[in-house]
Amino acid sequence: MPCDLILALDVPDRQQAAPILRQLRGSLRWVKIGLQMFTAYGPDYVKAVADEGFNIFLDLKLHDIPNTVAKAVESLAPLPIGMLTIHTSGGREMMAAARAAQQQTKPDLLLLGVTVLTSTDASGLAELGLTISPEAQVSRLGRLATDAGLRGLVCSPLEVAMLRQQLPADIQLVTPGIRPAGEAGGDDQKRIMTPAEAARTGSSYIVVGRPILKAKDPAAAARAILAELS
Ligand SMILES: O=C(O)c1cc(=O)[nH]c(=O)n1[C@@H]1O[C@H](COP(=O)(O)O)[C@@H](O)[C@H]1O
Repeated sequence: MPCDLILALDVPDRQQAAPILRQLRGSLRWVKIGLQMFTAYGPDYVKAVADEGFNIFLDLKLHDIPNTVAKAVESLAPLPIGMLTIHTSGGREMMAAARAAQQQTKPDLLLLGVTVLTSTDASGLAELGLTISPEAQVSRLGRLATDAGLRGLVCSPLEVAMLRQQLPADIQLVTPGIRPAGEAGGDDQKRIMTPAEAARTGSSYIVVGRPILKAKDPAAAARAILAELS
């Protein structure tokens, strides 16, 4: 199964993003715009990056009552985005409302349900009162999300093999928590794998930010990961 790279464009300003995007035109297909850049620049920046020829994953991790999330999906529909995140922990009704809004307003948008954040481990779940392993919680949220109609999930690559066994084959699995082999530590990421391992286990897409952005030559680091995936 092919696995593609999504660059998480988590930088402080568009001046820092510009040379990286310029150098990756034609080789990188997907760019993730998340809270940092969307909060700073809003919808116009989404349009600007799409105009440069990239597919956009808008990562807003929506989490609210069903009506509010559904209306936010409707408001985002005119934007040139291919993927959008909502939190599965918002529950079945919220996900179903978001899915209905997406189907009505933007049928080709892949709505992704974020399961257990890759920065969370078993002790983090326990602090929230969830005495369950991350794998079991991802399994539960994954089923709930697909029952509610979602066709894509965000999880760590450690849960991909399990989810591939339990979910329909066409479900897209997007995995952050990627750290190239030999890199010391995972920053705040707890459930991690290398790009090649994540691809081998069945990720549809891997999401990589700091390992590329903090490299001396970010474009070369991104190209190296793309080569590893192919
Ligand atoms: O939804 C996401 O993209 C996401 C979910 C998750 O569980 N973990 C996670 O790290 N992410 C995002 O993936 C990116 C990972 O960045 P790096 O850790 O720098 O590679 C960040 O933009 C996060 O917001």
